[in-house]
Amino acid sequence: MADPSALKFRIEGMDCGSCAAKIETAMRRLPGVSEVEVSVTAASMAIAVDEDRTSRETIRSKVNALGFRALDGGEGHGRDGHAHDHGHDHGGPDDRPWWRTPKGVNAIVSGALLALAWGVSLAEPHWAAWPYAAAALVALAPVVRRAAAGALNGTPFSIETLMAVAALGAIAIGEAPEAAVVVFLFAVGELLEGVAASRARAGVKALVALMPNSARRIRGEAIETVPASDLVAGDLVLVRPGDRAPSDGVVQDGVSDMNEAPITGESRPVPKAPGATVYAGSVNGDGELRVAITKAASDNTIARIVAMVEEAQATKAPTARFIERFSRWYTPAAMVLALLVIVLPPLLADGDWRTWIYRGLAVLLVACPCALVISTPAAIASALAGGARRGLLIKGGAALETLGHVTAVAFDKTGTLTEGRPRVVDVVAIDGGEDEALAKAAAVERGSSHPLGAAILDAAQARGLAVPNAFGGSAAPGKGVTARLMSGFVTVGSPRQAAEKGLLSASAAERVATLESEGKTVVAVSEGERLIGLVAMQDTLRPDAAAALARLKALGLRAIMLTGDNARAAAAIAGELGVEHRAELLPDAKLAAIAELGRDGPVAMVGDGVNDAPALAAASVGVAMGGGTDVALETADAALLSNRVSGVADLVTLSRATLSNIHVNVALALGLKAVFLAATLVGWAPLWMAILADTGATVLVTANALRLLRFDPA
Ligand SMILES: Nc1ncnc2c1ncn2[C@@H]1O[C@H](COP(=O)(O)OP(=O)(O)OP(=O)(O)O)[C@@H](O)[C@H]1O
Ligand SMILES: [Zn+2]
Repeated sequence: MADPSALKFRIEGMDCGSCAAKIETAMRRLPGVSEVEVSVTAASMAIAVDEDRTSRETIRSKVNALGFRALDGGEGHGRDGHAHDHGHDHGGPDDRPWWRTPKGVNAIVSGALLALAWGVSLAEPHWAAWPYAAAALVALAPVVRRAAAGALNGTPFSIETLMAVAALGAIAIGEAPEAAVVVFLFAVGELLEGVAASRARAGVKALVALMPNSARRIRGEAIETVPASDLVAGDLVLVRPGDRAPSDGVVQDGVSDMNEAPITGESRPVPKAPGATVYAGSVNGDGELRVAITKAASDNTIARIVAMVEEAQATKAPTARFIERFSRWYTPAAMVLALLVIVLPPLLADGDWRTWIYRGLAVLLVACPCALVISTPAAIASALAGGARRGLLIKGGAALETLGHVTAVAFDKTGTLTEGRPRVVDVVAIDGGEDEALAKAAAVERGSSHPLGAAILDAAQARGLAVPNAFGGSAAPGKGVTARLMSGFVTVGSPRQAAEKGLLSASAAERVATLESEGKTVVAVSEGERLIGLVAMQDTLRPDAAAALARLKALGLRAIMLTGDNARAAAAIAGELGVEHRAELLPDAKLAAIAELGRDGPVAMVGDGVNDAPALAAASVGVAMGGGTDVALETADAALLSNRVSGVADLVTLSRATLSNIHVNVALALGLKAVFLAATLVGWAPLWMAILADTGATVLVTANALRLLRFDPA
């Protein structure tokens, strides 16, 4: 037996969650299918299937039989497949004008038939019932076909079944005009639902629309205009003032400012000089730039962001799963209720059969779960897309829900609350010269990826020191690094480590204390058993850190800084920021601190995603900060593409707004149903109003969810 492979399809024509459930049920009944996930909001299906037992063709035709359209969405989860899709999306079948979609045609045909029947009934009042019945039956045909297909594939209780039974029942009891109106309104409602759902989907794609179609490629002396999709890594392009960068690249020549809002959501221009990274879609300011392309169009940061958001939209949030399970018994229960409404009053209370059949049919119409089922995914899809537009990347509904519930936010210090680029500010010679201490420290740090190491190397270079060779370097996380030099073993590490080894004299310890209380990070440089010097470094706080922490507190959250740095420097920095803190934490202690915070409720951990991946993973939700670096995007549950601490508050605000949007949606859906159910039972709501209760609620709920696309967290 061949390995089951994951296939991806694009599914057109879904407008509510019960549609997704119907497809999933049908797919699970096919031989060789082990897993299916259908997402209405992403209009996609991922299916793990043994292709020897069920072919792609069979899958496609099954989906089509249910009244949808399955298009090949490329294999697996490859990024190339995704990005490739986008390039060709414009003018694709989903972008047809509404009157040319199957749902549009349905609505127009049933409207025209209804008008025709009305005309006939005016001319020939005695005949009125027949044209209406004919109109209703013709317009009902596609609905019945879908109901039958659903029933044959494991979903006997679908919205189409409810509709078909109600309309046929109405014709049978002589309410043909009402039946025709109901079928027409159903068609209109489905059309509107489809329009609303595709607007939610278009939210992220708008980002890709910002990509320029053409580029000015430099070939020797000549400059030629080529399609942006033809660019390959290594090409050189000219980006003139006002142009959008056609692809990711590195500035070779020229100085300018670029607006990176499409990628980071940050509209303040970012200065660019040779060596700077340029993102596809960002807008050039006043200078002319020559940019060496580093990525093909399909690999651009923005294409990857869009692919991630779409993947996130395709995964279901816990609430959505719960509601889907709920709706599986909701529809049959509604049918039982309708049956009771029809039979009980006439049998027990001498009610009139015709009246109660009519009311029972109305109950059927009220009972469609569409609005309820779409309430959560529509809100989450809009929020994910709206967030991406502001540089807030959230990797799924589950992370979004957790962010809305967090009670505490823990911050890593270096690279998160600070810029992460410490500079050497003091070198103190203890035994030997300043330059000797710095050069030896630099030798040990050469292989290190720690920001402190980079600072020491920079300082040694700035002083023009000859850095000796080092061998067999090894790092103790949270403590320091050691390597062997020609002169002996040299260790660069925290003064605490040096003190524990008894290398710190009283006067040296005093020096350390003074430097640290100025907010500096001090490392001790020792050779063998001898302390040779101290190096003090200072990092700059991110300009918006203090304001962002204040915003989090105003949101009622506990904010706390976790750092491996020394207690005095940490206290000085925390004091400046006005934030609670824990210092001198070894990596394990950071995890323990997060676990402890987690006892009071979900906790978010914000880090730069580079050396704090375990801490990000240990938190209920990990937030990476770090403009578009791969590591940050891959490791965390959410990422801030702009390097602004206030992005964390934006994330929380957006998530909370999403949760309350969902609550409003659920209340709206259930509330409208309850009101109309009551009105139906006492005979106040005619059939056509009952159908409006469902489609109207679906449209309202979707429209409400779409507001999150334009959400402004500030
Ligand atoms: N490569 C290194 N060179 C010198 N000292 C180091 C090195 N790595 C760790 N240390 C010492 O260990 C301490 C803690 O390091 P750790 O990496 O845990 O914290 P950090 O990343 O600098 O700060 P934060 O926890 O706020 O991000 C540092 O302050 C320093 O004294
Ligand atoms: Zn529906």
